Amino acid sequence: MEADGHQSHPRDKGQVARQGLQLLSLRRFLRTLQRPQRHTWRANRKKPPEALLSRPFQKPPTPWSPDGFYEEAEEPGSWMEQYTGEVYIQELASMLPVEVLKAFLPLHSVRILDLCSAPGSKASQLALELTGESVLMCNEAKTSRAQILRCNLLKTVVADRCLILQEDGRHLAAAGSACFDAILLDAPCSGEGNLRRIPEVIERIQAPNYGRIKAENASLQKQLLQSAWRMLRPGGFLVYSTCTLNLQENEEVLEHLPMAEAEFMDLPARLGFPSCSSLGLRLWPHHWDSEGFFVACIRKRGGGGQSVAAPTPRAPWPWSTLSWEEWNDLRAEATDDWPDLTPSEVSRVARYRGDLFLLPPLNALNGLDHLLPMTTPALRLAPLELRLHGARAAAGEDWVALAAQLGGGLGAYTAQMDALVQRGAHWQSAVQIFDRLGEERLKADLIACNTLMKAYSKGGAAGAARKLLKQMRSWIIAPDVTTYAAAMKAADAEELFQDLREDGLQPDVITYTVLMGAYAKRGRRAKAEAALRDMSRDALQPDVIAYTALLDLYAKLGDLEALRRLLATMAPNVVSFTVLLKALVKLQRLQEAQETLEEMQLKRMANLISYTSLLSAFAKKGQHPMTFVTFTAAIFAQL
Ligand SMILES: C[S@@+](CC[C@H](N)C(=O)[O-])C[C@H]1O[C@@H](n2cnc3c(N)ncnc32)[C@H](O)[C@@H]1O
Repeated sequence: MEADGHQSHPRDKGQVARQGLQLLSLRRFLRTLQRPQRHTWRANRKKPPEALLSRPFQKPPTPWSPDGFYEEAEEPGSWMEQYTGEVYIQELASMLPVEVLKAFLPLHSVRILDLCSAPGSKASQLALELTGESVLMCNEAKTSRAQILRCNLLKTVVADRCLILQEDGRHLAAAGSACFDAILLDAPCSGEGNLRRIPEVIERIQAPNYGRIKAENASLQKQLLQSAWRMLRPGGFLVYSTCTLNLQENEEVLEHLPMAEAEFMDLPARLGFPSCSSLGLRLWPHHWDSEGFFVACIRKRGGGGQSVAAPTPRAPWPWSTLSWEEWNDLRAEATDDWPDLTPSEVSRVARYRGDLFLLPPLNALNGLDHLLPMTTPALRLAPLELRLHGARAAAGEDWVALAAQLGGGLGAYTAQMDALVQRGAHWQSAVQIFDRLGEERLKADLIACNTLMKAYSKGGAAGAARKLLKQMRSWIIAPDVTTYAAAMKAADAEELFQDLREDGLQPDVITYTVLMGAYAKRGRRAKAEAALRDMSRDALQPDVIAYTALLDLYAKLGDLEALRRLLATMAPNVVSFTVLLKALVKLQRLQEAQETLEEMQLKRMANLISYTSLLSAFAKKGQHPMTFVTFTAAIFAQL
């Protein structure tokens, strides 16, 4: 790593110490970087994820994440709750800036600017904290990211407090000075703190041009900071944060503030951290098992503690508000999606560029007049947005479709594909969604490809599965065992199993099971038995599905002895017993079949299928009516 990066170099121990990383901690730091990032998520208090909250999630031990949780078992990125707004997937460290602001400024009836806002983790977190007549103005320079931001605000149910700006934050101060009570500047940066999540960061840091990249970042950050400082009212608070650890993009940027005006807040004292001599707080990954992060909070001297509307001359409003009567007329014609508003809320309904919006509380907009014509209110009164903003019980799939339409990005499209696959839709409908990624200039990732592969596997689309594997290589997306497991179900399992090994991947239970299933289907007994042995050689414990593939094969071959032998070596379940039962019925060994059923009954494993398969066999043979009655009674008991 570079000497002026966040890691130690003998040449530059002084700098490391200045950043607060003692050499003794260096080993812990490096060891932590080698561990994958822990998944964390934040619950939405306005829309609590009840199904998830009933599970025993662990709370992070941090003093700044009241709504944060760890998830160890699975990848929360696939949770449907993410698309319904009940959950926001947010890294632990990234939850800190909002808590810092909360510690210094009561978030009641305030005007706040989030200068670099997309995708909206902090904006959605912050907006949930606002009370009274507050507004959050969210700025994002890139249009595509501004759409994702809007979608996130809508589904978090905070859009009615937010205005969206799509401007270069460096020049925004020209339209409004000293008008915000607080400004969040979560600046674009080199992202050194993301090393655990994005291992390629290390390559970037080691590249010869890294010094130049940091200098360019620092220049942009200083300009954004200056613009933010001008827009902050005296007495207001600026929270500066980055997810990088070097000095150049943090302390050295902050040193460009006019020091006579800037009062740096003592974050360690306020948040209960060990004290440090830095202008801000640097979160080292090994301290909280988080990503690396930097945050500082600066008060602009002067002014009282009070929120005061800046005395700017009033520009004409860009929107026209509606009267109660006009609203009622509209409401009468509209669909059920339209909200019931109180008279004070109706005063916030405005017509703007041909659409209707719900504005944030009007008093909060005082003093922001010159910025307002550049903004779009985040909550458009249209069925899509209203459903995304308000409904609690909409079907997950419905949400995902809405999110995708509103620019919810790759994740939303992937979840939409997944929902279709689970519902058993034709694989072509998943392809249609996948193709839209390209149309929207979104780059598919491994999860999106695996989801499409799942669709191919369910539909048995062998050619398409092979083509996708090839395409993934050209897109530089390395297939993993999940990709192969799905592809093997669709196409030639044996050949793809070889490819998997040649790709340097270790087969898992699922890929072995698919392979055994394919052998069993083709009656290739020796190959299927060899695959079972290979599984043990690879220290994998075959599961009941793998065993059942072989049991099926023995049943098909009529080799009852092999079937019984295998059954004795495994922990059979109802499916594996039923394989034996059906084999016995097929061979007309009804006495043994009946004994097997009794054994299943004793083990409480008999089900409707087991009874009916035997019943029909007896019926065909014209057996004793008592047996018939007993079985029929048992069947009804099962129903
Ligand atoms: C670190 S990310 C912000 C993350 C965001 N605060 C969150 O919590 O989700 C920085 C954002 O700043 C945007 N950006 C970059 N240059 C900008 C500029 N000059 N003005 C406004 N936004 C800018 C980037 O597109 C990016 O979305």
